[in-house]
Amino acid sequence: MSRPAPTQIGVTAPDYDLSAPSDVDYARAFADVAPEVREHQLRARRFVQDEVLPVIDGYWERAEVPFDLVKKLAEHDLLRDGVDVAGRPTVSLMAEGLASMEISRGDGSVATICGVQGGLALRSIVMHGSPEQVEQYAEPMARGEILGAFALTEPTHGSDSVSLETTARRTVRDGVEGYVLDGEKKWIGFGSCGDITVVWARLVDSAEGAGDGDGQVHGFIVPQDAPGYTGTTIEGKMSLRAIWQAHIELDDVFVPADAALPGATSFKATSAVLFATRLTVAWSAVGHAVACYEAALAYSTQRVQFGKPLAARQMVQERLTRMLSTVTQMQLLVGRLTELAEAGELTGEQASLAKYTCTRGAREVASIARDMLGGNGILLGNRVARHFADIEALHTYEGTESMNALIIGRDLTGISSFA
Ligand SMILES: Cc1cc2nc3c(=O)[nH]c(=O)nc-3n(C[C@H](O)[C@H](O)[C@H](O)COP(=O)(O)OP(=O)(O)OC[C@H]3O[C@@H](n4cnc5c(N)ncnc54)[C@H](O)[C@@H]3O)c2cc1C
Repeated sequence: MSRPAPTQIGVTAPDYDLSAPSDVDYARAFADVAPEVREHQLRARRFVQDEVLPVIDGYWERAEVPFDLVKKLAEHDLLRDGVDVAGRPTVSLMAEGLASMEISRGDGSVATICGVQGGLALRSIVMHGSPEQVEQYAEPMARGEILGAFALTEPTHGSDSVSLETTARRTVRDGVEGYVLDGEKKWIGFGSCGDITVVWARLVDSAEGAGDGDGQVHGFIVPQDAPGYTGTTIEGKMSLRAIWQAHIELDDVFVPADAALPGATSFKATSAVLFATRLTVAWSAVGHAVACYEAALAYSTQRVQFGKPLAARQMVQERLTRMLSTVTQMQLLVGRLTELAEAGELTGEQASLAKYTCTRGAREVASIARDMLGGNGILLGNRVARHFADIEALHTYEGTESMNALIIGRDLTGISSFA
C-alpha cells in the first residue's frame, strides 16, 4: 500500500487568544519597583511581544537558533543579561530579574541565549578577566558580534563538575608561551556555533613534568576556530530546541598565555559565576510559570464545554487558584532574595533555595496548565507545551533540583551528603 510522503508540518496558529500580556502580580510583589526598573521590565516584555512570540514556535519546531533575534536582543541591550559593561547603563539585579522573567515568559531558548552569552560567558570575562580581555570582549559581546560559550560540564562530570578532567598544561609553541588544552565538554550552549568558549580546565604539570601545574581549575578563553577544537551540536533535544548545545572535543588545543583569565585560578572563580546566575534561573522559572498560568486562565474563560466556559467550574477555579498561589510564592521569594542580593547579603544556600523552589513550582504549574488545555495543550501554537518542555532543562541546568536540595540540606543539618 502506498503511503503519503512525509511533509513538513507547520506550526498551527493558536486556537485561542492567549496573547494579552498583563501584570501577573497578585501580591503586588513588584508594584513598588523604581521607574527605571519597571522600564527595563517593560522593554523586555515589549521585545517578547513584538519580536519573539511571532516567530519562536517555528524556530523551536525546526530546532534552529534565531540568530536574528540575538542581534535584536543586543540592540535592546538585553543580551548581556545585566552584566556590567563599560559605557552601558548599570542594570540593577531587580531590573535584570524582572527582564529575565519577561523573556522566559516568552521563550526559554531565548532566555537561555541571554543566560549563556551574558550571564555565563561575558560574566566570566568581566569577573575574572584582565583589563585587556574585558576591553577586547565585553562590548563586542554585548553587541552580539562575538558569541560566547561557557564550558564546564563534561560527559562524565555533570553535578560533580568540581572533579572535571579537562587539562591545561603550560607549553611554548613556535616561541609563544601558552597552554595546551585536552578533554571533552558536554551540553555547552553556543559551543558549536559561537566565536569563543570560556573553558574550565585543570592546570596540571607540563610534559616536562616541571611541577608547574597547581591542580586547580582555571578559566581560558578559547577561539572556537582554534585547531583541535571540535564542537558538535547535540541533536534530538526535546527541550530548549531553539538554542544549540554542543559536545566539545579539545585535542591538543593551543592558546597563548594571555588567553588565561587571571582571576580564574580555582573552582571558587567558577562557583562565583554560577552563584550570580542561579537567581536569574529562578526568575526565568517564574516567567515560565506565569506564561502557563495566563494561558490556562485565558483558555478556561474561552473554552466552552457542557454549555459553560471551563472557568465556570469549581474544579477549574481551584486549579487556577493553586497555580496563582504557587506563582505568587515564587515571585515573593525571588523578589525578597533579589533585595538581599542587591544588599550583598544573599548566601549561596539562599540562591539554591530560589532555584529549587522556582523550578519545582514552574514544573507543577506547567503540568496543571498542560492538562487544563486538553488536547490543545500539546499543540506548539498554544504555548504551554513549549514551556512545559523547556522547564525540564531549567530543572537540570545550573545545579539540578537534587543538587540544590543537598546544598540547602548541608546548611540545615551541618552534614554534607556529597562526600
Ligand atoms: C539544555 C542544557 C543546557 C546546558 N548548558 C550548559 C552550558 O552552557 N555549560 C555547561 O557547562 N553546562 C551546561 N549544561 C549542563 C548542566 O549543568 C548539567 O546537565 C547538570 O549540571 C547536571 O549534570 P548531568 O546532566 O551530568 O546529570 P548527573 O550529574 O549525571 O545527574 C543525574 C541525576 O542524578 C542526580 N544526582 C547526581 N548526584 C547525586 C547525589 N550525590 N545525590 C542524589 N542525586 C544525585 C542529579 O540530581 C540528577 O537528577 C546544560 C544542560 C542542559 C540540559
